[in-house]
Amino acid sequence: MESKKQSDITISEILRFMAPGTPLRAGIDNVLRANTGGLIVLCSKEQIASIVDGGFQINCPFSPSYLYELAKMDGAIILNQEGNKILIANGQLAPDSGIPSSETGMRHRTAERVAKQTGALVIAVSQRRNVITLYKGSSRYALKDIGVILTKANVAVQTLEKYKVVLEQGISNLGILEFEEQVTYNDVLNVMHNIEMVLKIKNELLTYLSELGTEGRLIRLQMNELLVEMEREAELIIMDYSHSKELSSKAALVRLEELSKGEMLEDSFIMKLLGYHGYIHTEEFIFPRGYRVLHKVPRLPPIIIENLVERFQELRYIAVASIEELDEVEGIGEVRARKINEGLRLIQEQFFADRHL
Ligand SMILES: Nc1ncnc2c1ncn2[C@@H]1O[C@H](COP(=O)(O)OP(=O)(O)OP(=O)(O)O)[C@@H](O)[C@H]1O
Repeated sequence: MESKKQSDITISEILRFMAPGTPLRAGIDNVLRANTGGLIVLCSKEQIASIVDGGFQINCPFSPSYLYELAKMDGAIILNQEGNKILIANGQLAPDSGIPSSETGMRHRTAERVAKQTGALVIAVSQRRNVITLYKGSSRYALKDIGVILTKANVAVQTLEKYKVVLEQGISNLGILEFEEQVTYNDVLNVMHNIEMVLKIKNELLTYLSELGTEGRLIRLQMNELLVEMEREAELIIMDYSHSKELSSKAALVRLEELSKGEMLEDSFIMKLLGYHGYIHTEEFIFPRGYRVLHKVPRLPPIIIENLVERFQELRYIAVASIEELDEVEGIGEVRARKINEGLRLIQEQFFADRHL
């Protein structure tokens, strides 16, 4: 939070900033449990000077128990932007009453108006309804009960597991088609859509995790374990099928992840992401460079894979290359050439053994 201007901070960053496990959240949870209600503003003294009236100048480091004690008084508590100092307690806030507010109670109306007027983060803890509402500029977010989020996050992990299985089947079928030289643009698009689905669920999970803080540690571990290999495979698929070899697969994956936050993507979008512009007949064949398959060959360094792709351009030519032809590639001697040859044969057999009909 410190390094950024207050106005640049998004709700998800705020959620992380005050997730369970942070001192600020511990203080707010105390206020919630004590049933006193609270109105907390995070901003500089200058930012709030024209709005706050009266109150006590506290100027002490933040601690969850101080917040709880001070919330017993009426009025607002002002913290510094980083939330690690208590500046004022028992302040009366008088934001511009002309600023529209959709809230009914005075505490919440004030919170919304102060946030809109100053751009500061304002936290309203309701005394009667047992909810915490965050206001930042014109954004509003009601914090959900941790139990509810945990349940949602667990459901999302299960969904992620299911989609991962579908994706793995899709990828292994793609492998068979690659060796049969039968891959069409449609096959690649199907796999890319499956990757998109997995990334969509990952995004949903990340939102829950930022709100869960330390409570989400186990779920984060599960998510990372499920995704680690998949993201690498996805990158290799992009390297295999992107139109330009220069296209950074990592950047393309990040972009896909970004785009997957919205509606399901159209085929044309994905084609553009892979660097194809203009009309493409999606029933036509397309041939992979071979990065993904070659990465499965044991003990084959990335530089050798690069040299192989550079020399043969596509997997179909590498797969039928003779030992002598492989031997000519920089970094490959006869022993390694035999290993590549044998490795590719075994990988092909494995793909066929795992075939999903
Ligand atoms: N302008 C203000 N400045 C500081 N504190 C305020 C202001 N308006 C309201 N409050 C605080 O909010 C308390 C509750 O007000 P009110 O019941 O109208 O709010 P509310 O939005 O309905 O909140 P709750 O859900 O907690 O009842 C007041 O007793 C006061 O401590």
